[in-house]
Formats: sequence, C-alpha cells, structure tokens
Amino acid sequence: MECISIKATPRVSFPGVSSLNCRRNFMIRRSLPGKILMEDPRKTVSSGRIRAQQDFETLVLAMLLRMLQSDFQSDSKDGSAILPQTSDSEENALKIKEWEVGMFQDEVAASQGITIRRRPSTGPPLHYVGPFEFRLQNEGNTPRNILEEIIWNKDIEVAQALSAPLKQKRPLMALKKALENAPPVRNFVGALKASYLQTGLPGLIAEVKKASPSRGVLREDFDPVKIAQAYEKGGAACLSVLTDKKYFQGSFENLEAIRSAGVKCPLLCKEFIIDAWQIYYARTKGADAVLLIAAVLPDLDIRYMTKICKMFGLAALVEVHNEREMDRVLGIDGIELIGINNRNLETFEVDISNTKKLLEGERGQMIREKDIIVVGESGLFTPDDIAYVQEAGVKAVLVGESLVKQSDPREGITGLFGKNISI
Ligand SMILES: O=P(O)(O)OC[C@@H](O)[C@@H](O)c1c[nH]c2ccccc12
Repeated sequence: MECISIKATPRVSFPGVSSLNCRRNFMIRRSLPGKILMEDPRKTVSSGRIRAQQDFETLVLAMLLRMLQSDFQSDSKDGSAILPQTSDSEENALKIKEWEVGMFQDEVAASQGITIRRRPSTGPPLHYVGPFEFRLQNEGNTPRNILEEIIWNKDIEVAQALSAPLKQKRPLMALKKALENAPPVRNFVGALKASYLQTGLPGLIAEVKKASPSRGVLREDFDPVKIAQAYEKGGAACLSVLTDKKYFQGSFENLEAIRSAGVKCPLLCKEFIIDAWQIYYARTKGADAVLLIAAVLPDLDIRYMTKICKMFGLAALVEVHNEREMDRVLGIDGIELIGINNRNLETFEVDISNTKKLLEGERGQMIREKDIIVVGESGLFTPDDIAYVQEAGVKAVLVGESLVKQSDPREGITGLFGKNISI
C-alpha cells in the first residue's frame, strides 16, 4: 500500500480566486488501483470505511489529488500551489467558490439559530469533484430530519431548473416575458382581512394538498381544480396550493390549472423557497402569495425575498414555529403576514397551543402594533380549534388535512367552523 503523508499546511490558490487554507494534515492512501481513500491520522478508522470528519477535507483532498497528479505548478516558497489556468480548473475554482459561499451561508444561518443546512456540507456535491468519485456517508451528508432532506432536494431541483438550456441562454429575458404574460396579482392579505370583517371568524386559507411526508396520501381521488372550486364555494378567502412534487405530490401545473379555471380566491404557492428565482417562477404560474420558512431562511434572505415579493405585489407568508423565529421575523421591517406553524417540520409534532404561546405577552403586543395578520397553521380540525386560535389572536387560519379528506370539501368548511361561512 502506498502512503503519501502531507505534513505541511498547504495553501492552494486558483487564478482569480482567494486562497484556501487547509487546517489539517492528511494522509492519502492508495489501496486498490483507481480507489483513493483519505484518512485523518488523528481519528480512528473503521475497517474498510473512512469517515471524513470535516466538511472541508473532501474539497481539500480533491485539490490535493489534482496536485499529486502533477497537474500544477508549485511555488514552494510560501507553501502555496497554483493550478494552471485551464478552463477545467477555472470551472472547478468557480464551483469551489460557490461551495465556499454555501458554507458561509450555513455559518450565518447557524448564528441565527437555523439548524437546517442548505445542502450537504461534506464537500462539494458529487459532480463537483471532477474526475474523483467520493461517496463518504457521514453526518455531514446525511439529512438530519425531513425538512433538511426536502431542502437538499430542493437545492438540486432549483439548480437543475436554472441550468435548463432555455434559461441558460437568456435567463432574464425568458423570465421577463413569462412575467409579463402572467395573470394579474390579486390581493391575498386584503382577501383575508375582508373575510375576517365579514364573518367575524378567521379568514380561511384552504389547502389543496394531496399528500404529505407526515400523513402520506390524504386523498386518492385528487382533482385539484374540483377541490379548489369546492373550497371557494364553501367560503374560503384564499387557497394554498402545494407545488412540491417529491414530498407532497403537488405541482406547478396544479397551481396554474386552478388559476386558469377561474377560481377567484387569491392563491398561495406552497413551496420550499430557497432561491429568489422560485418567487419569479411562482408568479409566472399565477401565484398571489408565497411562503417563506424562517426555519430555513436567514434574515437577509427573508428581507431580500420580501422585497422581491413587494415588487411584484405578492404577499409573503413568513412562517415561524418557535419564539426565536418569531423574534427574528418581528425584527424585519415590512412583514405583513406571519404564519405560526403548529407542526414542527423537523419532528412532525403538532401542538395547536404553539399558536397561543407565540402570541403571548410582548410578541402579541408588537404584532398588534405593527398591524401584522397572523395565520394559525396546521392541526386544526374542529370549531373548538378555530375558536382556540382565534382567542389567541389569529385573524386567519391555514387548513389542509381536515378539509381535503372530506368527500365534499365544501361541507368540510362548514363542519370546521361550525357554521356556513360562505356569503
Ligand atoms: O394539513 P394541516 O395539518 O391542516 O396543515 C396545513 C398546512 O399548515 C401545512 O400543510 C403546512 C404548513 N406549513 C407548511 C410548509 C410546507 C408544507 C406544508 C406546510
């Protein structure tokens, strides 16, 4: 077995890219021809399986391997190595840079109490490491919970959508055209307020949802347009349409179909937004509002994305599920709509007293002062549940399961509120 031990802390720089400092020493071992393994000499190695302990290490290894393949010029004076300026290395450098930025994003997010990582953190994604194949399974590249898994999947989806040939060619022009042709925006918050004033009950956002990771398939005979029309007739002020395919069996086609079927209720695009492009896309499909999840998005993203929403006249429903997230969101100017999710998206636990807890004391006071509409979300099944969250201070509710499961969702609404709320 060949062993090459690199003792010095190497610095690798790419033309036009800041240098990367590697903090550790590595031992690179060739075991079988073509298979290259890495180990940190200070960690115990389990038989046949090498665990990478630090995210950085995989990246460093990829670079070191390239150097070892003598595809570099060394400048030993300061221990740095410069990769030649080939288009391949430029591309690599860019991808590495992108990845570095991603790591930085995670650090900022963590400082705000966000535990959801935007993408697997052990090294760049597989296709980012050029000729080397790494498949190191460890806690860095295994999602810690379902929300994290959804977000990692979304990250790939968005990247793929953005690299589709049409968009690659003229991304802005293509979007601009689609935006110009999008159906006009309707007033989501206005519809909730009007409903509350008319009925004296929280305005209803009824959710068009076929399935969820926590509940499985909610309805086999799922016709999104029929369900949406039934909700509208039943007195819903607005609708929420799941667009995530993989975990909720939703789609943008559903959103578009409901919109073009002439449903008048403003539509919330229920998507896991991690990139501003998704907001533009939702708008082109007829959305009147989008969801921004504080458990996933750092403050800066929320600020930036709510500005984009304002630019389009879209409402942003900013979702929180604990005090820390609520405090972060209350610290951001211009928020009109806050959703309190009674379901913890990391554990699936549902507890409707969460709505009450987050609206008590100074937080409730601040919300009233800022004239923010609060939406009670998830786990609402009975008129008592509605009364409970209304008492806590919500002026709107977001309800999926208890309505979508009813053979007649229109009657489901009457059952949920204990009276006919259609006017
Ligand atoms: O089906 P329920 O328990 O009535 O919940 C509806 C809605 O609150 C829930 O679907 C939801 C709230 N926030 C989300 C974020 C993503 C996906 C789904 C959700």
